[in-house]
Amino acid sequence: MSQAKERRHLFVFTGPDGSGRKTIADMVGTTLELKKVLSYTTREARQGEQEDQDYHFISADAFRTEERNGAFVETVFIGGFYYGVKKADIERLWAEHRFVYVILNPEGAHLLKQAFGDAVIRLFLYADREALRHRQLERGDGVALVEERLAHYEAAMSYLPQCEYAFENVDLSHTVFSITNVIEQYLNRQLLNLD
Ligand SMILES: Nc1nc2c(ncn2[C@@H]2O[C@H](COP(=O)(O)OP(=O)(O)O)[C@@H](O)[C@H]2O)c(=O)[nH]1
Ligand SMILES: Nc1ncnc2c1ncn2[C@@H]1O[C@H](COP(=O)(O)OP(=O)(O)O)[C@@H](O)[C@H]1O
Repeated sequence: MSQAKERRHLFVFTGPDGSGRKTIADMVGTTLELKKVLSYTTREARQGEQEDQDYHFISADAFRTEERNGAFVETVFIGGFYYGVKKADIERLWAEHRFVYVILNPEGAHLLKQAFGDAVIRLFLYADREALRHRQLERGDGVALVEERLAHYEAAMSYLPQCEYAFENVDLSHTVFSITNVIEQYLNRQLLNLD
């Protein structure tokens, strides 16, 4: 049995806030039938968000207990809330699906790369600052929240060179097409290696 036959990948969609990570990850994920690793967060669900579909929404106490127990492979504290990904969730999905994806900020992407090495493929999405401002306001986010996120724009952009792939997300369907093609190459490689 070749080693490649057992190869697993975790595709991490990252980039600055509002760059289209969630929209694109879920479109590509649906097209290619990839399984999504859900984060845990202590923030409230926003309108339209659903438990176990967008995030696992948990209390700060529950989060801290799980963190003490070593359940999270990475955690961040952003805007007064905790976010984290559980190692067991990744491994559970990997037991049945070789290809899974997750949506994270660059800090989280970096920590997952450290934890899982070559299995992690980072797809960095970006657009210029004004486009991100416009899209987040259109999405219905408040001006203060959008400006607070944009304050981290340069820091997030500085992570681009470390990622395996980067895509300027100008035209949504074009970006989805490009990323689908990249991931399909991994899927096809996998199929070829089965022979
Ligand atoms: N490192 C890390 N970042 C996360 C996690 N879950 C979400 N994020 C990122 O945390 C940031 C804040 O998320 P939030 O403001 O709630 O916006 P959202 O993008 O609409 O979910 C976004 O950049 C998310 O992509 C996680 O588990 N770990
Ligand atoms: N290429 C694009 N052109 C215009 N709007 C876009 C494009 N890509 C994404 N959007 C929109 O921008 C907003 C931010 O995208 P989202 O996926 O929520 O970003 P993120 O998860 O990175 O914060 C959403 O309302 C989304 O529909």
